[in-house]
Amino acid sequence: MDNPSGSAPAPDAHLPAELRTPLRDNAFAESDEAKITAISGHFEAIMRELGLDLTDDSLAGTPRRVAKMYVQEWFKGLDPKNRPEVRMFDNRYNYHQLLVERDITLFSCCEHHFVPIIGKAHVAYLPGTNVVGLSKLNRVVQYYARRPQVQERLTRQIAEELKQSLGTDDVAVLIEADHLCVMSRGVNDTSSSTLTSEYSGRFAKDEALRGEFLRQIGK
Ligand SMILES: Nc1nc2c(ncn2[C@@H]2O[C@H](COP(=O)(O)OP(=O)(O)OP(=O)(O)O)[C@@H](O)[C@H]2O)c(=O)[nH]1
Ligand SMILES: [Zn+2]
Repeated sequence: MDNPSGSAPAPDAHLPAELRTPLRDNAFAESDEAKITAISGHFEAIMRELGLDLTDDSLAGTPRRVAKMYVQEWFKGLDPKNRPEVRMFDNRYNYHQLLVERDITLFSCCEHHFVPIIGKAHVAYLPGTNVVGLSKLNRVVQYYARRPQVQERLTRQIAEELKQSLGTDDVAVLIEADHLCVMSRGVNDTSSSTLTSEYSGRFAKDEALRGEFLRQIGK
């Protein structure tokens, strides 16, 4: 582990190196409040540079509002203290068929332009001796989505976390999302969307199982 002090969990230490979100050293040594104060000052400078009058009633609170939104909402998935705990339960129902959690609301942020990525995630697994509380699947998606992201890494981070937490390789993840950086600027294409998927364990080997998953999510 990369956390010799033992004081706080090292971000993404449980993920393979290529799947870790790039973070500077000691990224979470300071409190959320200290981060909000610092970001607020930086955002105020951006607004001032754009020519805005920070004494205006409507604009005066914006730097702190944006800073709070970044730290407490949009990017809360960067901080390992917010990693969801995924508890498993005994599979006393003996349910061993496909379990699909589909249409999970996905709100993320493009790490190249810092504008929203909005879409849906669909995840599935084959239960073994244990099953997971359904909402934990949504929470895992949200934790990794609430970071500056690229969709490919997000997809693989979710799959890797599910494999580890659920104790099985039999996991599928499919994300369909709209990127505001593609829709609202640059190429200005409002009709295209991006699909990414990761299949492991039996999903990688069994085409019929993948087909069943895709049918169940309406693809
Ligand atoms: N692979 C991948 N690319 C992304 C994602 N989100 C945004 N991008 C792309 O990142 C690229 C950044 O390219 P640049 O040429 O450096 O940026 P740019 O000049 O703003 O590019 P344009 O968007 O084409 O105007 C763009 O092609 C984006 O569409 C993502 O999740 N995955
Ligand atoms: Zn972008």
